[in-house]
Amino acid sequence: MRTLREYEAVARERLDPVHYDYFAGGAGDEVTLRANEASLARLALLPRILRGGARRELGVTLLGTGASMPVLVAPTAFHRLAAPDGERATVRAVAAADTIMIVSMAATVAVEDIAAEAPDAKLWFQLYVQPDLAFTEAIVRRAEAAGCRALVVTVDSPALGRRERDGRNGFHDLPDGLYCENLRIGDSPGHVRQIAMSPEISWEHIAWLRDVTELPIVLKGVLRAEDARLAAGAGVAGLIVSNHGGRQLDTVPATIDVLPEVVDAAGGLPVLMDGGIRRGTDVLKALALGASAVAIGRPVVWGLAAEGEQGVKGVLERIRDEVDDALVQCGCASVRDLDRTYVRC
Ligand SMILES: Cc1cc2nc3c(=O)[nH]c(=O)nc-3n(C[C@H](O)[C@H](O)[C@H](O)COP(=O)(O)O)c2cc1C
Ligand SMILES: CC(C)CC(=O)C(=O)O
Repeated sequence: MRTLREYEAVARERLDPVHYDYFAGGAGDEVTLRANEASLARLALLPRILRGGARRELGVTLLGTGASMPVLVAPTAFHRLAAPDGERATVRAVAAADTIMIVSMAATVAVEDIAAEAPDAKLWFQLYVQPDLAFTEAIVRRAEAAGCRALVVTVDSPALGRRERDGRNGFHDLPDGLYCENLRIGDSPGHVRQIAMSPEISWEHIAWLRDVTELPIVLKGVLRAEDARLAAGAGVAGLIVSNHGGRQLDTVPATIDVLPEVVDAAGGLPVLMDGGIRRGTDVLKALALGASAVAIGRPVVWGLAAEGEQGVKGVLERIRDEVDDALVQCGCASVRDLDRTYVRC
C-alpha cells in the first residue's frame, strides 16, 4: 500500500461490513464527513523557490511532549474490532514512529495495558467527562497512573451523533468478549452503553477537572472563536479543532475552514486540528493556517485492519514521507517555516 487511501481499500475488504460502516461513517447525510476532505483539497499550496534545506526538520513539541512529526494519532474507539490485539498493536507502531497516541476512553484494551505494551510510548488520554464525577475522577487517576501526559476532553458530544449506518446495521454494542476496558469497575466489564454523552457537561466541569488533576487539559471539538476565547480564559492548555470526523453534528463546517479564526482567538494556546487529513499536503495546509500539529483518526484504523501493527507503521511512515516531500517542494527546511502565505484560500 502506497497511500493512506490504499490502506482504506484493503481494510474495507478485510473488515466485517458492519464494522467498516462504524469506522467509516458519519452523522446524518455525512455532509461534514465529505467536507473535511473536500475543503482541504480545495486549498492550494503556494511554494517558495530557491530555498529550503538538505534535510527537513519535522519534529514538534506539544505541551512539553516531543513528537518526531506533526501528525498524532487521534482517539478512536474499539481497535480490537479491527485487529485481534487492537490498541496493543497500535501503541507499538506509534512508539516506533515516535509520535503521540491519544488513547480513547472507549479503548478495547485498558490504558494500563496499552502503556505496559510500549513503555516508551507517549500517551495522552481522551475523556468524556461523566456526570458521575467520582467515576470520572477514578478514570483520570488511572490515566495518570498509567503515565498519560495530558487529558484530551472531548466537548463536541453533548449527545451521540446520529450515525444512520449503525442504526441500519443494528450496531449498538461490542460483540461478546470485547469490552471498554477503561470503564471496567472491579470485576464488572465496561460496556459502551455506560459512556454518558451528557448535555449537562459545562465549563464548571472543566474548572472541576483542573482542580482534580495536574495534567494539562486539551479541549477537543472546538469550532468557534468565542469558545476558543473562553477556553483560554478557563486555563486549558490547548485546543483541538475537530468535528469528530463528521460523526457528531452533520453540516458543521470542515475543520480546515474554521481553523484560522480559532487560532486567532486562542490567545497563543497550541491549536491542533483533525478531520480529513489523508496526505502530507493536507498536513502542510493545516500547519500553514496555524495548527501546531494535526491528528489522524480513520487512517490509523485502516492500517490496523489491513496489516495490524505493520499497517499502522505503514500509515505513519507514509504520511511522514509525504510531509517531508511537501516541505521540500514548498522550499521549507522545517515545519516552523510555514505560515499563511503558503496557502491560497
Ligand atoms: C471509528 C472512530 C471512533 C472514534 N472514537 C472517538 C473517541 O472514542 N473519542 C473521541 O474523542 N473521538 C473519537 N473519534 C473522533 C476522532 O478522534 C477524530 O476526531 C476523527 O476521526 C478525525 O477525523 P478523520 O477520521 O477524518 O481523521 C472517533 C472517530 C472514528 C472514525
Ligand atoms: C461512541 C464512542 C464510544 C466512540 C466515538 O466517539 C465515536 O465512535 O465517534
